Amino acid sequence: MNALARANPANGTEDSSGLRVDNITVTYRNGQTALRNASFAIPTGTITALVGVNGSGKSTLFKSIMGFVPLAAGTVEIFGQPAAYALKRNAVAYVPQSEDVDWNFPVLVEDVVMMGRYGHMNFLRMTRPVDRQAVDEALERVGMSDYRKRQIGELSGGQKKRVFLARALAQEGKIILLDEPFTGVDVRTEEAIITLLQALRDEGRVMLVSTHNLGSVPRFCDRAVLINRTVLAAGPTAEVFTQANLEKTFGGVLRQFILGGADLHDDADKRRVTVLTDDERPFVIYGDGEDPRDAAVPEETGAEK
Ligand SMILES: Nc1ncnc2c1ncn2[C@@H]1O[C@H](COP(=O)(O)OP(=O)(O)OP(=O)(O)O)[C@@H](O)[C@H]1O
Repeated sequence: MNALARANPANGTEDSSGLRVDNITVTYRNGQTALRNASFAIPTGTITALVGVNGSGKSTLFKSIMGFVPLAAGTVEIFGQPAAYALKRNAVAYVPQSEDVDWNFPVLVEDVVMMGRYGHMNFLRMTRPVDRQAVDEALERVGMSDYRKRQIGELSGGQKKRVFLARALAQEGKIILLDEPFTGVDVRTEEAIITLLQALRDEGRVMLVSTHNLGSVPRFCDRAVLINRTVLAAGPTAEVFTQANLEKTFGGVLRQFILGGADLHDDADKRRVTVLTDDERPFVIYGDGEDPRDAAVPEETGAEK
């Protein structure tokens, strides 16, 4: 049983629910309902992709979990308790989108990471050895120790992401919400972030990662939540991250390329390759040659839908 799993006294079974969003509706003050009746649950020790078009409510969902926006209906539970309980204990950490941060603010890397400790300090914010140690360990873990005295604004996009990830680690977040962590980072940094997320998963934490990087989702996410103003599908990646669900989620925004026949092979191989992409790394589906569509490679071959 992983460290954060809980015994459920009601039925005597292990209750591994890390995050439970139940039927939430969020209406902004201008009357815009950004989320309606959204529900899903994520067990501990998992990485979950949050996937949807721009404006589908991903950031609103994060804000709902963080308690930044009032819920018109529904509840959010963390480790079987109302979210407020976990929030008060700093168990939820948020890694923001780069655009949401003012990079001109003059602050050192180590100070950004120390912000993760604020919730653990008293109101005078006196740093204790335990806080400094948490900052050192977090910087080490993301490979940014050498940059600790640099201004945050001087770092590359990928380095900035790692610093904010370090802040979440210093906070000792058990639920880590990551808003577009791969936007603007190179492949090596993406790999480093994924490796770190996998290690955090193995410690029993819950990661919810919004991403447009469809191709990476099946590679490192155990689960996926597909949203468009509500939850369209949620569950294990293999069951949920299907062509049909992605088409439903992205509608006309998703570009689809189907390659087969002479465009793909110079032999009689009937199999086709379908590539789905919104704007970043595409999701590639290999046909098995059994689908009748694999045999005929019609006019749509190589076409963009
Ligand atoms: N503070 C706000 N006041 C009013 N409406 C808002 C507010 N924030 C977001 N919205 C609206 O709510 C809807 C969902 O926005 P949200 O930012 O949650 O989407 P998103 O999926 O995170 O988008 P993106 O992928 O572009 O970041 C949008 O129509 C947006 O215009």
